[in-house]
Amino acid sequence: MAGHYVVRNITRPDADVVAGLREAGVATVHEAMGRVGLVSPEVVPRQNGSAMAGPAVTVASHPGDNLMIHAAVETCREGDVLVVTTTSPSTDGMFGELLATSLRARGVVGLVTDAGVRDIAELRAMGFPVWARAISAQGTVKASPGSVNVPVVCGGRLIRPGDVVVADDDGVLAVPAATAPDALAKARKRLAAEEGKRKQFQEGVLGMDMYGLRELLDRLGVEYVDDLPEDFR
Ligand SMILES: O=C([O-])CC(=O)C(=O)O
Ligand SMILES: [Mg+2]
Repeated sequence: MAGHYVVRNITRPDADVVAGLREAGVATVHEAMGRVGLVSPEVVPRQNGSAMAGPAVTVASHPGDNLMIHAAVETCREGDVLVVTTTSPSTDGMFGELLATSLRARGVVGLVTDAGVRDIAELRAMGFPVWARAISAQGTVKASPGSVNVPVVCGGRLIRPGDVVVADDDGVLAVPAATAPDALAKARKRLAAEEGKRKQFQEGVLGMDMYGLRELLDRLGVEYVDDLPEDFR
């Protein structure tokens, strides 16, 4: 990349699609997309019971420096998710309750970061959800240039500005903006199918029968025996 940029405008996907993806949840949408799109599970929810989805406003920050997070706040709108990455690995606590307060004032629904957060008790108390690689009190400076609203890699996953970031207790998922409506349609189909399966499981039907897994085990050469064979003793 040639230099550093603050890109003011991003294209945001339809709000109903975003809300639908949040309701469907990370695991279901991830499955519906063909088991892709997850941010590394090293980027951990730092609270319980929060679920969010929103268009990504992205930050590529110098490690140990939160200047570009402040620059990003100005580009955020109601319903956005801030995605913060560093240009080399860092666990410094570059985000805390003050920045959360500033983001909340602009209607941002949460933070996903490849780096560290601090003031975690205050963040939990104010109900601002964060998914972060680390909790660290390590302070940072405001000194180095970086970029806002450029494609970034967070937890090993490419996230473009305006992609839908879905996050809950299971982790973080990035849904490319162009495929978000299709992902939602598939997720809803999946939820309906799971409803039927749940009913059957409640009635005691075995997955072995529901999914035809006896035949599969047979094909795979798995043998049913009454006692542990000699070679395992
Ligand atoms: O200000 C900082 O450097 C990060 C922080 O603790 C906050 O946002 O409250
Ligand atoms: Mg603080």
